[in-house]
Amino acid sequence: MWRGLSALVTRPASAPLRLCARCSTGAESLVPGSTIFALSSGQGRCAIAVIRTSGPASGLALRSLTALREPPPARSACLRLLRHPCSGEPLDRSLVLWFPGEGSDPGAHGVCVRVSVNLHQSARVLPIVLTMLFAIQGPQSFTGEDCMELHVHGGPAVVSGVLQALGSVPGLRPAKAGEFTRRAFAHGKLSLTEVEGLADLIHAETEAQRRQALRQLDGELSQLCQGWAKTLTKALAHVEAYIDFGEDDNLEEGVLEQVDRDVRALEVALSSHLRDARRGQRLRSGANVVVAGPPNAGKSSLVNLLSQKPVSIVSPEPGTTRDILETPVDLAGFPVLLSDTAGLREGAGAVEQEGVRRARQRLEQADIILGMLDASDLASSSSCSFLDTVVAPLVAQSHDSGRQRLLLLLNKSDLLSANAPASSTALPPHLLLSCHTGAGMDALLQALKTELAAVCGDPSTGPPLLTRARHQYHLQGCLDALGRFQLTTDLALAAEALRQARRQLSHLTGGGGTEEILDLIFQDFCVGK
Ligand SMILES: Nc1nc2c(ncn2[C@@H]2O[C@H](COP(=O)(O)OP(=O)(O)OP(=O)(O)O)[C@@H](O)[C@H]2O)c(=O)[nH]1
Ligand SMILES: [K+]
Ligand SMILES: [Mg+2]
Repeated sequence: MWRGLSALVTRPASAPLRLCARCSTGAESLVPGSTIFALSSGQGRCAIAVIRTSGPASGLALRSLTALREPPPARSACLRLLRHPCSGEPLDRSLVLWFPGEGSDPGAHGVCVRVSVNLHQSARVLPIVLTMLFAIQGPQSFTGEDCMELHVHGGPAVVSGVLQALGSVPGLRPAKAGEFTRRAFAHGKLSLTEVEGLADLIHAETEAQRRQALRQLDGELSQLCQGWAKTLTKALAHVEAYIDFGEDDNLEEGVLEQVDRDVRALEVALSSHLRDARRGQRLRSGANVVVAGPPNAGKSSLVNLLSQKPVSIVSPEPGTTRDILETPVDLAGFPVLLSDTAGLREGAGAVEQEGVRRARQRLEQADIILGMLDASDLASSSSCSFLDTVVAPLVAQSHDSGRQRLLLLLNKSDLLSANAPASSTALPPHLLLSCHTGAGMDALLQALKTELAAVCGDPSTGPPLLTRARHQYHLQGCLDALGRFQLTTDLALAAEALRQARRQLSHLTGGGGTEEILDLIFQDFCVGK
């Protein structure tokens, strides 16, 4: 038996079903809650296009396009001729998939729902009956609602014809961006961090981003948070029991001491996770790699080589690059925002000096600096000045954990004569390369990979990374609250600190999230997802 409104209203077998929004009247248009539809595969001509719906009128939509009396078997594909519900015009021969809820799926459980409603009672009774029915349906689909999918031929005329036909079914409207996923979240099918993982997976451009997003979609971060929340709930229960029953009742010995140990252990775990700092975020949005050095070292030549496109002008004239030129690249599977900068030197004209100022500013934002010198020109004043003012301070900080990382590159190795190597023991560790011959490029890529793995983290191993500033914010909030947890002072205050800490964790996974945050997150999706 079809669900949606048709399951609720009995009608004589002879009475025709009126399924077109423009021509239907009465009960059919009373379908509660909206049912959304959208093209879920990419736009444009393609072999197969996937169109889907979600909501209580999904069954009605499927029946009106396929003229089926019985639903197809749940969650398995079958071939059907689709027709426009008003004109009866054939639209396409399509694969049809039906995702009903398990509670009333006759194929799976043999449950059949048929309710008779007296027409003048319907306005009052229907909402109640529908609420009861919807409570038992829809859990075995992506959104948690009744869903159906049409896999049609991907020609634009077929797609627009089917979308138009769906729009004519009562209760159906086009979906907004991210609305399918938002419904899945609302029905508890995905936590907020899983939703974020799904958004990241859709946008993932590199290997490492895909791996990280998949782990987050699999719920690793939310499972970790749930484990922490469980520890806090237990601690809170024990503290509250102590407040209620006091010391003289039959409470186990050392309960509060155990709570204290658990909370301190949790603090350590949270701090170590937060120390991961921005690694997960860098992996999500790209590490900042900045190429810097004196004029004519070959910085733009290297940027063009790494990005495999002519991003920057290369010329023998010193001071060619003025503005920052950035280009996103995939380096060894890591997402990178690569910046070319003006050659650093004093005393040039006003425009070039502005370029130098911008270059220095960009250097401060770098995660990794590719410091480049001309190997055949190490004694020049601009080379010496770069070594003194940029390289030396970075080398001095090389033991700090949050430091910027430096790879010192000596370019133009092809200009060195074999018996006069540039490598000098006075220089910090460096790589010799030639943008002209390609010598040393493999070693540079290998070194870059190591540095990128250090600043982005390896998404295949270790605990799940915090991929957004939002994660860090709530985790820090949780840690701050735990810092206020003191058993030696007032137990009521200690309990309140635990409650606040728990609230921060639940915000992280989406419990009690405000609408604005949800809007921001779901904005990342396209229509149809
Ligand atoms: N022989 C040799 N010449 C190179 C090499 N790399 C770059 N050059 C040349 O060096 C000159 C300067 O190269 P650019 O890439 O423009 O140098 P830059 O550091 O970006 O220069 P500015 O933007 O002016 O600071 C060009 O003539 C390049 O062809 C190399 O490995 N060997
Ligand atoms: K140049
Ligand atoms: Mg340049």
